[in-house]
Amino acid sequence: MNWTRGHTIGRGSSATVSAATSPHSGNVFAVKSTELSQSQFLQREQKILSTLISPHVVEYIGYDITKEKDRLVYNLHMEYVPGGTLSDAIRRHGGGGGGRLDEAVIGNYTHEILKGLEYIHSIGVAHCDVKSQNILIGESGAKLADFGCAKWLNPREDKAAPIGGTPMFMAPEVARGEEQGLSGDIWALGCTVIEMATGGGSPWTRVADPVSVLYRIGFSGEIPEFPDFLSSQAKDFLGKCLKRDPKERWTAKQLLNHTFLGESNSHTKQFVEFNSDSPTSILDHGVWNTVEESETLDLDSPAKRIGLLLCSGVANWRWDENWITIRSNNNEH
Ligand SMILES: Nc1ncnc2c1ncn2[C@@H]1O[C@H](COP(=O)(O)OP(=O)(O)OP(=O)(O)O)[C@@H](O)[C@H]1O
Repeated sequence: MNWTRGHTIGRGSSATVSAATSPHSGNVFAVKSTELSQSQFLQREQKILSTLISPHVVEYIGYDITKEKDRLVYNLHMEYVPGGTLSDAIRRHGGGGGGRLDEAVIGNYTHEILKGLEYIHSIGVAHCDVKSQNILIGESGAKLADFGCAKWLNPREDKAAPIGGTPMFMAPEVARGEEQGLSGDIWALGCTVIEMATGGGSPWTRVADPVSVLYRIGFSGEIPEFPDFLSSQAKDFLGKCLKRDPKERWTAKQLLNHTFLGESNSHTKQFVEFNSDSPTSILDHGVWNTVEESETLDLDSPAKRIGLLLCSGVANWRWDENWITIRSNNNEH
């Protein structure tokens, strides 16, 4: 399929996302690209995303390899989701620690994210990097995106699945490098609810660096603080997500029946207003905040110790805006 690359609409630690259009159909879509020689994570994402079909997951279109400025580029084609990320929505609402979303709005977004999680969990896929930056807001609601750390739970299908994700959102068993399964996504969902309820604040405060975050999550016995203003139902919901023992955490299916979401469902759906761009106007102008270029973090000795804890020889630590995303390089297959 012929297509034309438009401007950059997002940049993560591993890839650049551009708007794209097909000259024949005029369809607009999003293309996530990286140099072919460094595309093992994007190819992994393609393998998983291509198996998922749900209104609560960003839609897969296809992939190809192009030659651009003498470089071979691997491209993952997806539907273009016009409302930006949930993280953008929180910031626009007065985030950065100052604002917070109303509880009904939090309930609605949480409900949609959970529907996406219930679907992927029902077919044995763990997302492994749930956070507001990886939730896109479409016209029909929130969608799970960025399956770059995702894995199949059936080891026969995903022999070398590495431990990965964003330390600030990791569950205790993940931070200790023991296991990373479906319940890790539920812990991360709890952290995402805290993001929404604190105007983009982090689930763990008073931590200076990613290494101490991992130690605190893994070994302190603490759970993140619940924002005071939340109702008792919302706090109960958080309590079910943020159980330190993964076996005690509720599943996505159980959480969908929690009274917190029952409350939010009984009201008209409320979301944060966003400046969505129509698919045809997206190619004309830049409306997206570009995340700053990531930088590699040198491994100092505590980080190396955490690398050992993670049991996967952490080879790829990158800053992801305030937080880092970890992907180990041992997943080539
Ligand atoms: N389908 C899409 N439609 C619209 N915007 C998108 C789409 N996919 C991604 N984006 C934008 O591009 C940004 C980067 O995408 P993504 O998170 O998938 O990249 P990444 O390199 O895997 O990031 P990370 O550093 O979190 O691993 C997103 O935050 C979002 O702003």
